[in-house]
Amino acid sequence: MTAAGPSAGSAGSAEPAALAVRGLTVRYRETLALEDVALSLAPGAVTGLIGANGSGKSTLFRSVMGMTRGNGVTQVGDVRIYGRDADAARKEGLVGYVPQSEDVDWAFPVDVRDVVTMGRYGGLGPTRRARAEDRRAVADALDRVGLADLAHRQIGRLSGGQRKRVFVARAIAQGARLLLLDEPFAGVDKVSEAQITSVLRSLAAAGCAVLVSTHDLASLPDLVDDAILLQRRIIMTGPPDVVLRPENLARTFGIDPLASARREGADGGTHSAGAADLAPAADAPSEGAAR
Ligand SMILES: Nc1ncnc2c1ncn2[C@@H]1O[C@H](COP(=O)(O)OP(=O)(O)OP(=O)(O)O)[C@@H](O)[C@H]1O
Repeated sequence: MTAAGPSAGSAGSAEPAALAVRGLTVRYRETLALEDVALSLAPGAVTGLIGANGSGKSTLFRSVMGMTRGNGVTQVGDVRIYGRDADAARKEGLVGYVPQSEDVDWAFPVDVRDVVTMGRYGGLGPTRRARAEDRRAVADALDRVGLADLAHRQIGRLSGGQRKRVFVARAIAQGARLLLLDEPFAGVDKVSEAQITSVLRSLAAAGCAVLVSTHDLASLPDLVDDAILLQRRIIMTGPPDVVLRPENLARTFGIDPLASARREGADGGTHSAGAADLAPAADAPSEGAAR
């Protein structure tokens, strides 16, 4: 990474940032979802985007994907992907997106292979007829996420973890160099979680930049190289062992750290801030406060 940091894509560096966001403010009519967000991701790293429900994680992804236009949304700011204009970069297939499960119509009559083949559409031309190399890329991608045996299953008949893996495979088949994953571990069993973690690590090792949103802190240690705390604005960025300190989580999630300590005292246990604590407190920053 680093978010808003000087490393990737700064003046004088040879390689442009995989993702460079500057001054991004997004408003859904009267709701301010993102405010003056700046971040920069370097290729070859997995970055965790961490924030409570409603903190703007999905909005950030949708902005990068060009999905925030219209319907009363106003957006200002600059998004560049590997130094290119975001629209052009998406057309080139540089960006892969794994949406939240509720954003997908799982009843749609397509099977696993159809969805993964969609990752090849950019290169298929108007007939959308898959060539041998496309079929090979799709088969390879299915193999990498462990879904080769389910290639002909309708997507609605997959488990939560398998559904996520289909979209990861689509991004792999596409040859994306920047991967955006919105809550990839929500509703996912431990086996799929480990499989997804391993695939993302190997994609980063091959030079991809990976941005993963979550409010599940338990999934992070094995996965991320860097972390970004988001609460409508960027709260903090840096290595996970620093960013995920209780006092920083408290600023992001509005957790009262003393409440944890009090609970510890009361139950005699060793409770520390974790996923179970991550509901915004009553005095956490809210949309109301932003108006
Ligand atoms: N289509 C929309 N219309 C109006 N408001 C929206 C819309 N989408 C999101 N919002 C609001 O924008 C803010 C940010 O929402 P967003 O979905 O980006 O957060 P999030 O961090 O992804 O939350 P979650 O973890 O619950 O998915 C919230 O206040 C949300 O209610």
